[in-house]
Amino acid sequence: MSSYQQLPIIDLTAPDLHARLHSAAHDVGFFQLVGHGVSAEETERLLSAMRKFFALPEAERLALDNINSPHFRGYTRTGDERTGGARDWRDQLDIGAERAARVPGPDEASYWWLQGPNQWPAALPELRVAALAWIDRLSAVAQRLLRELLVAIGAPADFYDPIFGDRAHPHLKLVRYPGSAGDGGDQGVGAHKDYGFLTLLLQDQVGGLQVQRADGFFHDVPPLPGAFVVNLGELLEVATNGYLVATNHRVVSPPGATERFSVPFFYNPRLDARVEPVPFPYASSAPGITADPGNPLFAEYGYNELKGKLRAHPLVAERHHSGLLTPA
Ligand SMILES: O=C(O)CCC(=O)C(=O)O
Ligand SMILES: [Fe+2]
Repeated sequence: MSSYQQLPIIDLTAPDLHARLHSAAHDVGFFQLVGHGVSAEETERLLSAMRKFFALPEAERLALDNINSPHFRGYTRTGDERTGGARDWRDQLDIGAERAARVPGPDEASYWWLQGPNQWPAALPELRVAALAWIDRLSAVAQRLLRELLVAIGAPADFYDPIFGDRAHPHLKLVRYPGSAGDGGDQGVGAHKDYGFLTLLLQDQVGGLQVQRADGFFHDVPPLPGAFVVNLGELLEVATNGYLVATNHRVVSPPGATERFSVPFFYNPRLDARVEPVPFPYASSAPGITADPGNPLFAEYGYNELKGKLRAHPLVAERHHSGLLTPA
């Protein structure tokens, strides 16, 4: 079987974890994670709350419209999000660490806008409980995975611990792809890289997620029950000076009226974290980070996320952040 037909499956409990993880992260940048310890019951609590959320009357979802949040939290209706300048065909609820707003003063970094309260549906109190529990649970899994990955490339396991901790900025999305947009386009979400260190994604059985591999082509990421799809974010590319590369990925809309659900969890450090290069034996052979004028990589995490949010959510950006459209 060609290496392109299947993504690596990484078992966090396997004895040869480090060798396999090194190769999966370096050669592919995408893998399926099993042996992570998150139970089917925990997952079902989240998925059941998510299904109820998307079944709410549209008016109740729109009551949480992210257009009302300068912190980019809440509900984005289908067609309001942009990737690569083109419209995505999905609706979603964006959830982050539950903290009071911190409105930046004139001399403070603009990315503090990203900190703030979530918007929750009044009719579904269990969603808040399930989503915040998921953020805690997956933060622990991602922390363990990041440490193992650092060990796998010969770096100190705890090198990035100080930029996480209790001010870390994890993010969760509950996403629905409603099927074909009916206009001949098939962009569920356009090709992009994630902004943080690691993304752990739960996808249902429908399929449509694709990853760009070294051959330049986009390859299907087939659903694997019980596994998290993991991809490397831009900060790991910054951290390793390009030895590990943030993986470009996209979702093709499901056909007809088929719905697809997914739950990406983004493991991000503090907004004011400055990602220093990690010392490791391959550092001298690292090629440097991707130079794309259309997508600069910011080592100070808050700017990297703000860059993405401003371009993905133009309605929020225009309403609340017209002065910020180019991050300082
Ligand atoms: O829905 C998916 O499978 C992927 C979503 C994604 O890549 C994202 O929201 O960053
Ligand atoms: Fe993504």
